Amino acid sequence: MTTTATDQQPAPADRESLLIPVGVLGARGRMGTEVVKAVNDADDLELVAMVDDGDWLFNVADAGAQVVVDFTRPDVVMDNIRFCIDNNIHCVVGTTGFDEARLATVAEWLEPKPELGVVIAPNFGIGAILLMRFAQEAARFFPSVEVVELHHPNKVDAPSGTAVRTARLVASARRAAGLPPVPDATTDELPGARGTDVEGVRVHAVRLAGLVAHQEVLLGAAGESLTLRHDSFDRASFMPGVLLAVREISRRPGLTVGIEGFLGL
Ligand SMILES: NC(=O)C1=CN([C@@H]2O[C@H](COP(=O)(O)OP(=O)(O)OC[C@H]3O[C@@H](n4cnc5c(N)ncnc54)[C@H](O)[C@@H]3O)[C@@H](O)[C@H]2O)C=CC1
Ligand SMILES: O=C(O)C1=N[C@H](C(=O)O)C[C@H](O)C1
Repeated sequence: MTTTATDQQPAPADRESLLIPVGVLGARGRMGTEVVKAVNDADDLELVAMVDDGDWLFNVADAGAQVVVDFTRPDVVMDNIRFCIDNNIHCVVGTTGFDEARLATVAEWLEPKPELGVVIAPNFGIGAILLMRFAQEAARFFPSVEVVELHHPNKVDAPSGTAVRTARLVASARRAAGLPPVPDATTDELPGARGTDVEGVRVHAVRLAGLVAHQEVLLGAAGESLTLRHDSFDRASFMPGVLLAVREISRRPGLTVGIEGFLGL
């Protein structure tokens, strides 16, 4: 007997059991709203809980979420991750504000739960991820480098998580190449004029009405400069990366920083 493609489709009840149940934290925020839409539009995902400030966090566990997506605030995200780990829920975290100490804490929380995955990514935009990679590649060829990030004025953290990560990646590439410190003769400075110093790389933050999320990495050498720029004009740009992480995370136990590995980079 021959089997057709139609015969092989799972029955509706089976199909439902194949859907990944997803909860969204920060569901009424700028990113959360977009994630809710993207999950609702995805055939293989089921939105089971939407939680925002003041809502009962246990809703995500009660609703049977297998994966939680967190786009909240740096001051609440650690509690959310702790809750998810305690309740055996995989986490896809886009919220910023992670330093080495926070990452180490999350890794420690995961130790007794070897089957659970948490991915923390400062940027889910494919172009932004590529920009970080290109900047890392270019860094060793240029004595000078600075990062400029430009965002909407409602952003609470500065510099952006992406800019900090970019600067760290660039700094690490410079160290590996044995480059000396970036040349800079500034001795007389109004506070903040030279931005902030992230591992020896200057990072500048612009907040401007009309912008969404943008970043430039400026690299300079004698007689030339290279400018790498990425623009997110719409928060839809982050959704393919978020959905990829939601689908992948149950196969990636432990702590993952950035989705580069999920993209084969
Ligand atoms: N990784 C990435 O690709 C991206 C990361 N982000 C980051 O995501 C975070 C959120 O950004 P936006 O959506 O623009 O901010 P937003 O302020 O629009 O949204 C945050 C939402 O979280 C809610 N919230 C606050 N405390 C909460 C709690 N305890 N539980 C549940 N919800 C809570 C707020 O009420 C708000 O609705 C920021 O850290 C931002 O930097 C933003 C864009 C892309
Ligand atoms: O707050 C935002 O908007 C964004 N936050 C992330 C960051 O801080 O890097 C990612 C993107 O830049 C948008």
